[in-house]
Amino acid sequence: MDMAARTLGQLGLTARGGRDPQITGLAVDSRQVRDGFLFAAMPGTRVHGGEFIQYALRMGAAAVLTDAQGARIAADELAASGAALVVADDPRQTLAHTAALWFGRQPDTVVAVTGTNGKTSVASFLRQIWAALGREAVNLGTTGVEGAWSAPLAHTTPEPITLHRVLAEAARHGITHAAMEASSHGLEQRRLDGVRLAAAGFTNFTQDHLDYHESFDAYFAAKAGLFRRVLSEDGTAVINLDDDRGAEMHAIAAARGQRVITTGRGLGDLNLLAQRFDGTGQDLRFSWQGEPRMVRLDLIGGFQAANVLVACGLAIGAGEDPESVFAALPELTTVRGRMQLAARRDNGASVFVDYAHTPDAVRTALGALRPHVLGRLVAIVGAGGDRDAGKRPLMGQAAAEAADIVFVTDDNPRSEDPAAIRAAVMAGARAAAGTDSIAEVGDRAEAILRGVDALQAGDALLICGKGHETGQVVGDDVLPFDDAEQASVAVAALDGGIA
Ligand SMILES: CC(=O)N[C@H]1[C@@H](OP(=O)(O)OP(=O)(O)OC[C@H]2O[C@@H](n3ccc(=O)[nH]c3=O)[C@H](O)[C@@H]2O)O[C@H](CO)[C@@H](O)[C@@H]1O[C@H](C)C(=O)N[C@@H](C)C(=O)N[C@H](CCC(=O)O)C(=O)O
Ligand SMILES: Nc1ncnc2c1ncn2[C@@H]1O[C@H](COP(=O)(O)OP(=O)(O)OP(=O)(O)O)[C@@H](O)[C@H]1O
Ligand SMILES: N[C@H](CCC[C@H](N)C(=O)O)C(=O)O
Ligand SMILES: [Mg+2]
Repeated sequence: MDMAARTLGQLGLTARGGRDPQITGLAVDSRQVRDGFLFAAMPGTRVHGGEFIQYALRMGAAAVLTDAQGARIAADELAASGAALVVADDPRQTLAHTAALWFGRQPDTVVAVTGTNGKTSVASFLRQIWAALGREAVNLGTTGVEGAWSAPLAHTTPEPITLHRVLAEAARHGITHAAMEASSHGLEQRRLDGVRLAAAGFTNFTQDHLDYHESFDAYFAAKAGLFRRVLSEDGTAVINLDDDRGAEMHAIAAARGQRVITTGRGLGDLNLLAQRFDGTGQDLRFSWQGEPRMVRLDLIGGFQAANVLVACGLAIGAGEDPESVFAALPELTTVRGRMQLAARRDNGASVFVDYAHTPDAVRTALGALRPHVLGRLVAIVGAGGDRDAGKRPLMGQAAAEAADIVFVTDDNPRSEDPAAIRAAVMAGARAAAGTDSIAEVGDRAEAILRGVDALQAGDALLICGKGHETGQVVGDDVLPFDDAEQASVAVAALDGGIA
């Protein structure tokens, strides 16, 4: 999108020495800098962006935004150039606000959701509710931008330049409502600090990403930033009180003076009173501010009810009429790769694909499938490379405790040795009480075939970990791979659909 050039001052920035050049674009990566750009040199996890200021200047940067360290690193080059220098204590936050001003437009109503698990699900459900109410709506996150307008995204919460470009384009396409995911990386790096939020939600807090965040407390603090910093005082916070840290998040939102809508089992404004499961979904009994009601959800998994209630809270918090919101719920469809029925064997046994890639998600997803299934539960589980290694044995343990038969296989090995990742998952699975049927099958397609082959009448298979993903990342290569497709291929091969 071509944007008109503006001065630093018009973007709310003040340079040292009072220089105020015309800015023609923004870049966070020196390789993307063009003549007249503002280069944002960020303190990185591997290297300080200040190291690249000299390259950005050679590419024609008219201004540099960085912190004191960045300014020190490139002091000589900056002094020798005619470029303006903006030094900020928190340059990522400054960049977020600058990107918001640069791109200008955002959909009128933007809502964000954080939590270890459930963000994509809540964002999709909220978009579906809005769509049913006639709004021009999108959800934005792990699965890209979806809904009334779509676009691919590389990250769950894109860095601010991409994020605001996308929000502005969505608004230009007539989108009035956007539900976005706030990842902990995104919150920690202030990626969404420039977004005007009407409401924000919290689903749950369990282990993930301890490779990036220093501790559980640092991980929680990153998520809490959504309420402590990003959502303004006049926004609505929707908090799931079922989670152990829900009360703490509630206190943080309440201390800011935000309106709080709570959800929970047996407690909260949106109070889940009872659930009854069957082969295709569930009936819910819940109350809104004390008044009970019944609703049908064609969604598999008890936890989806918790996600749906958070989505309802967000819709209500962002201004919708509660009765209209509840009337939309029977129309909700499953999110791609989340408890998605991928195939069914001739004997009736079903195969589900799910994105469970944390210990809690594996346990929750398998536990959630149990009441829908009369026979045995088979699980296929693996863990990604170059991610939190501590979660691997815990994922194996969760699978072994919650399923009757477990196949340990590869997820996305990335740069790591797949056998070593599998060994860590296997160790957790073997140490667990529960199933005594655990097999290691490295090749994911073969593991799926073996899992499908194990299914007898009344059984179900849950393929964990890759959900909607359509590739397997091995080293630097992305090999085409789709769990749902492999499930169909396996069923066809075993039940005679394929010669
Ligand atoms: C760990 C992480 O989040 N890293 C993000 C971070 O990069 P970094 O701090 O590691 O960058 P670095 O390599 O140390 O380089 C420092 C700076 O120099 C710049 N640079 C680097 C090289 C160069 O030639 N020129 C240049 O200007 C970089 O753009 C960066 O600003 O800042 C960069 C710019 O803002 C991001 O692109 C980058 O995201 C990377 C690509 C990433 O993969 N992030 C993942 C882990 C992520 O964010 N995931 C979350 C959550 C997923 C989930 O919920 O499961 C997501 O929201 O997607
Ligand atoms: N409320 C929940 N509680 C526990 N587990 C959940 C919940 N919602 C979803 N899950 C599990 O987590 C998986 C991922 O769900 P979803 O994609 O909605 O989460 P996410 O927070 O967006 O994940 P990511 O961090 O990858 O963006 C699901 O496939 C399911 O196994
Ligand atoms: N957004 C998550 C997705 C993990 C999906 C799983 N398939 C894996 O590769 O670990 C992450 O990057 O940690
Ligand atoms: Mg997601």
